Amino acid sequence: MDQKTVLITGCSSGIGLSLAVHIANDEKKRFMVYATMRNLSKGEALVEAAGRTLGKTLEIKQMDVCDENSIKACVDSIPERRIDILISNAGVGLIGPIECQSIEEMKAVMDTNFFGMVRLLKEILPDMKKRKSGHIVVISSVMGIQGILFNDIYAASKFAVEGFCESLAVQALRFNLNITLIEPGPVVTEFERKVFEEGLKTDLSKADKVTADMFTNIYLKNYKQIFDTFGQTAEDIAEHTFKIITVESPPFRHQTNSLYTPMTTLKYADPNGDLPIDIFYKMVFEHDKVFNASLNFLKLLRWRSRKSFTLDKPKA
Ligand SMILES: NC(=O)C1=CN([C@@H]2O[C@H](COP(=O)(O)OP(=O)(O)OC[C@H]3O[C@@H](n4cnc5c(N)ncnc54)[C@H](OP(=O)(O)O)[C@@H]3O)[C@@H](O)[C@H]2O)C=CC1
Ligand SMILES: CC1=C(/C=C/C(C)=C/C=C/C(C)=C/C=O)C(C)(C)CCC1
Repeated sequence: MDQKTVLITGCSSGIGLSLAVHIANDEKKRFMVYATMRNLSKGEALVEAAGRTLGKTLEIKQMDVCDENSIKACVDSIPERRIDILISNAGVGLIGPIECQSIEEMKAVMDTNFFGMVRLLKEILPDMKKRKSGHIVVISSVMGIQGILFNDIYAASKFAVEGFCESLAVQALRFNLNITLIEPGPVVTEFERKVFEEGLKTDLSKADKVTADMFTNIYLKNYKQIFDTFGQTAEDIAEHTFKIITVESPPFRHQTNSLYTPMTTLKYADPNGDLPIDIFYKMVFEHDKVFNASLNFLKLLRWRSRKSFTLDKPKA
């Protein structure tokens, strides 16, 4: 059986690192993983986690998704440029009031999260079309379908990713290609730490008092608890994604966090779009005192989405 090649971006930490190691450890050795990162000097954690798979089913390569030349050089270095499964994972977060963020900072988020994926596809899609085979997996977010307070730019970048992929999916089908958007809720990784630390450092002098107070005393104050309550591990996301790449008919969208599903379901329950906004408003402002209680309630709820797609049917 031929090994499938998997290229993953952003493997220096978090979801990318876990994904690379999880796939490279496949018992049946079905995959050759090219785990890429923009800065190879950050490769130590991956080298350690990769263990004996390094040089066998896992190889580390340089790739900066904001640099077309680095993408091309990396793809050219892969035998026959053959990538069967592309996992676009590299991404950055940004929280805070937009009054306190520069356009440059915002552009950097779009450049990594959205244009990073577009650059990657421009390089890889034509080969996949020629071969009439391939699976494009994009680590999106629940924020690719639903905006969250003080995540305006980050959510916009993930909405852009989703709009792009939804548009491309029909064309892809004509070439027998699959596209899947993985939509995690909060995941405890470097992302969480970096975003929180940057958030704490935000210069709020350009924001009015109400906004500054809302960001500091509601958003940042509850941030850690939200990750503690809902947070998945990078390994959880790797397990979900592994199932997605080994299933016979992969879905277009896949949410990984059943605790978060009640929130995203609100979006589809009201075509006017007011329901999630009203409920989020009430959760944040009117029920501040019961905010913790509602988080705990959601944790207990263990909602199971009734999806027709099941992950229990791996490829033969
Ligand atoms: N953590 C969370 O709560 C959630 C995360 N996601 C998404 O998951 C993905 C992975 O994030 P996560 O693992 O949590 O966070 P991490 O911060 O742990 O990992 C992000 C990775 O992206 C890399 N990266 C950033 N910019 C570039 C670039 N220009 N070129 C190549 N690599 C780059 C980072 O490299 P470096 O070390 O050099 O900075 C790092 O390897 C992101 O797309 C994120 O939006 C989705 C839902 C929830
Ligand atoms: C649950 C919830 C909130 C916060 C959600 C957060 C913070 C989600 C983070 C998701 C991440 C980090 C995704 C990454 O892509 C609010 C709006 C405070 C109140 C309403 C309920």
